[in-house]
Amino acid sequence: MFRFYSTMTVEEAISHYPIDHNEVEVYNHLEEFVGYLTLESLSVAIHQGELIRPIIDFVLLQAPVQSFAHHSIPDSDFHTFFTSELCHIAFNSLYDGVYITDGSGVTLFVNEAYQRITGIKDEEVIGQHMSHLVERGIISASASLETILKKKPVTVIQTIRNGRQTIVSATPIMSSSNEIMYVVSSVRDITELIKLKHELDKQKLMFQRLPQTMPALEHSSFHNLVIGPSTTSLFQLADKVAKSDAKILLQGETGVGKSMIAKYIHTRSNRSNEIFMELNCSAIPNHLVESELFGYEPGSFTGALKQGKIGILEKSHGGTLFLDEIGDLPLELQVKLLKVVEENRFMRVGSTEMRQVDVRIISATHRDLAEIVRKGEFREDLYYRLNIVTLNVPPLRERKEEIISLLEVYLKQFNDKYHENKKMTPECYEWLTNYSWPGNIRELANLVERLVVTTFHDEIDVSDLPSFIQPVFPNKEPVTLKETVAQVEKSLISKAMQKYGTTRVAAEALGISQSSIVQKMKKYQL
Ligand SMILES: Nc1ncnc2c1ncn2[C@@H]1O[C@H](COP(=O)(O)OP(=O)(O)OP(=O)(O)O)[C@@H](O)[C@H]1O
Repeated sequence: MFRFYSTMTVEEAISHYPIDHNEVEVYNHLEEFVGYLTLESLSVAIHQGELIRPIIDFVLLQAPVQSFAHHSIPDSDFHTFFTSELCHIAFNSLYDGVYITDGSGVTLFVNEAYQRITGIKDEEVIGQHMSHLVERGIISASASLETILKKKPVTVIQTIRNGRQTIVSATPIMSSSNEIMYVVSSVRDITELIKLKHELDKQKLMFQRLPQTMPALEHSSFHNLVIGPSTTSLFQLADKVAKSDAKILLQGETGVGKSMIAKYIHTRSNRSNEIFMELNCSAIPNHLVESELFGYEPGSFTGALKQGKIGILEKSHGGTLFLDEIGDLPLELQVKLLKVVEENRFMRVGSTEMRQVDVRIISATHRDLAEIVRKGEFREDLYYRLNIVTLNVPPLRERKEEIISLLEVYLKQFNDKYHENKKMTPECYEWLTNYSWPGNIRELANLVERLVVTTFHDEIDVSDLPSFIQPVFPNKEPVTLKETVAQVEKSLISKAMQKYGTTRVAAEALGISQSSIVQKMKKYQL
């Protein structure tokens, strides 16, 4: 049995509400049952703007009675009423949408508010069966059909094809022989409230960006730094170890911010007024790494500069040297680096003279260094020397709470750069928050730049995103067979389109017609 806890906020309840439930049982922290939360009471809370109030304030003590008043009005009077101009004038004067179907689910009437909220014109739906509207992706679910099926009032959250979200409450009107004659639904737009929820989330994140315990950052390049709940302790530790000269190893996937953290540590260390140098061990050919790192004497090898060259290690004297992709450092150089790490001494290529340097080394790798040591590709002694403190930088998919802030930061940065004023729709934020970001923050920054320069309109929407951005919505697991089938269908079509590129070939591979794949892509907004 699905249950909520009384301390949950309204906004949390909205995102977890099971769409096929009329009410959900609510329990307190002692696991005692306290009442029921219904979609109707949630709808009231939403409309009062009470998104962060605990749901206990909206709990009903008794389960709502799923019946409706029986009446003694002759059936023919209903027909006269629903087809009368008076009825249409009355419904058109309402602010909320009204949708009326007959007892089989065929649309009879929609009021003006419904057309305004959904962008669906009456001529598109009148005479249409509700199941066709769901099949064609015009609406995501039908409260009227559920009502006809269950013979009782039903409330559902519905997504309209224009992306707006509504709460629809449908009530059946019964004939004297207890058959459903009509279903009357009220339709409320909750898109604005969901937007409000996103705004709230964003504001909460802004507060979380810099933990209280962390002193203000002096360095200008960090004004865009986003720190969320999953990285707070990482930055706190970085802060603490920055003051010592301890060797630090940063581990994490590509693009997660290892270089950024190395610079952060430098700016917060006692060496902050000295130089910060960076060498990417995988970016230069093996035979050049040594001369780049240690420098060389005049004429020490073919192609060398006549006057010799100072290596990056010497240039870093007094400051910090960041060795990126340390796992790719050739074995023969590892012993030389060990000398630097242990004794602060090294020799230029082509020289026999030992030189002294004072450098703090921070290294980083996206590989599992312990595993490379086990394979014998990395010296164990060097591994332990470089790895006094390990900082594991989590991938972006494990830092979902930071994604909205990062999108905002980069949107602002690229808006400024390209003199644009682009914004993102809440759906787009939601979509990107649920994407897995294999390239992490670098991928996110690239995507935002690309969207800012390639979109023609000011509001970036889901339809502007490249097709490979496929989110996984954790709380939207299919609940019925129909939804499960739809999800599998959507995923297969999406994969086939990515693989084959055209609807013709993708349809062929899936064994369906081209028109069918086009229709389904429209339905699933692919
Ligand atoms: N916490 C953060 N807040 C905002 N931007 C960030 C943050 N961390 C990283 N970035 C940005 O993400 C991009 C990638 O970061 P960075 O180059 O530090 O990653 P990396 O882990 O060193 O990648 P690689 O392993 O490929 O070298 C950079 O543009 C950086 O400015």
